[in-house]
Amino acid sequence: MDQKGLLKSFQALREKYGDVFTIYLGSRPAVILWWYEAMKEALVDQAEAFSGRGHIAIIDPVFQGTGVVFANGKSWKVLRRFSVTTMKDFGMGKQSIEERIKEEAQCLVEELQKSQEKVQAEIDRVIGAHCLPTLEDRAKMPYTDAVIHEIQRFSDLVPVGVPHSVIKDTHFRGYYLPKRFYKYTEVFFLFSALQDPRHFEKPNTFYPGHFLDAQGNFRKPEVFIPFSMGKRLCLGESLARSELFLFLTTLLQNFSLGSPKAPEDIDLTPRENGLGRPPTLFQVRFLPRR
Ligand code: HEM
Repeated sequence: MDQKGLLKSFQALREKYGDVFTIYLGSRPAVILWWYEAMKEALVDQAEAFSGRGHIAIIDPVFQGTGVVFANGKSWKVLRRFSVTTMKDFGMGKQSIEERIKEEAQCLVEELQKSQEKVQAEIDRVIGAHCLPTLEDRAKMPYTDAVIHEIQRFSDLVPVGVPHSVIKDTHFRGYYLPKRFYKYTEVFFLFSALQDPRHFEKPNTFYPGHFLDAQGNFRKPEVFIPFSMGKRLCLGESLARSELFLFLTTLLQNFSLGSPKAPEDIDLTPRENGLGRPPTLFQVRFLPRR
C-alpha cells in the first residue's frame, strides 16, 4: 500500500480483486465497496444491516461513540430523530434559514469588498442581476446548479465517506460479514462513483455538462451521491445545498474571480491525504464587479 496514495492503491486492488474486497488497516479488517451499484445494494437494499457506524481509531477517544455521526444502536436512532426534528424547528428548508444564509453570504461579500485586493487575472462567471439570489432562483439557473454539482463531483473531497459497519450477520455478493466483526470491521464506500466513466462522460475533466441534458436543463445522475444514501444519509444535505447555491451566486454576482496564474498553469491535482482529497492551495483574487 502506498501510504501517500491510498486511493491509488485501492484502485489497483479493485482492478485485481473486483468491486468488493477486504484490506487490513493495521490489524483491523476493512471491507471496501466500489462503484455506485455495490454502494446502493448495501446502503439502500440492505439499509438496516449496513447502518452501523465504523470505528475510526483516531476519533474514537474524542467522541467515545457519542454524537449523531459516531453513535450506534439506540442512542444513534434517538439522536438522529432528535437532530432531524431540531433542524426542522430551526426552519431548515424554510424562509428563515434561507434568510440567515443570505445574511451570512452578504456579510462575506461585505468583508471581501472591504479588502482592496487587485486582481491579475479574472474569470467572469456572472449570475443574476442586482437582487440577492434566492433559493427559488435555483430552478431557473440550471447552469449554475450544474457548476455547483460539478464542483462537488470533480473535487470528490472525501471519496471514502464516513465508514459504516454491519449491525447483524450479513450476506453481501456471496461474502459473509458476521456481526461479531461489528466493532472491528469498517465498511468503506468508495464515492469514486463520482468519477465513474460509465456515468460521467469526462470523469477527469471539470465539465458542468455532466449535469445538463441536451436542452441545457439541469439533470442529476442517480450515481451523484456525495451525501451518501440510506439510513445514514447526511443530515445536513439540504442546508449544505442551500449554502453552496446562495454563497456561490452571491459571490459571483459581486466579484469576478481571478488567479495570478494562467488557467493552463493551475495544477488541479488534489493533495492526497490519507483517505481524503483536499485541494491544493490556490491563490484567488476577488475583483469587485461594481
Ligand atoms: C457539502 C457539504 C457536506 C457533505 C458533502 C456531507 C457529506 C456527508 C457524508 C458523506 C456523510 C456520511 C454518510 C454515511 O455515513 O453514509 C455525512 C454524514 C453526516 N452529515 Fe454531512 N455533509 C455535508 C454537510 C453537512 C452539514 C452542513 C451538516 C449539519 C448541518 C451535516 C451533518 C451530518 C451528520 C449529522 C451526519 C451523520 C449522519 C448519521 O450518521 O446518521 N453535514 N455527511
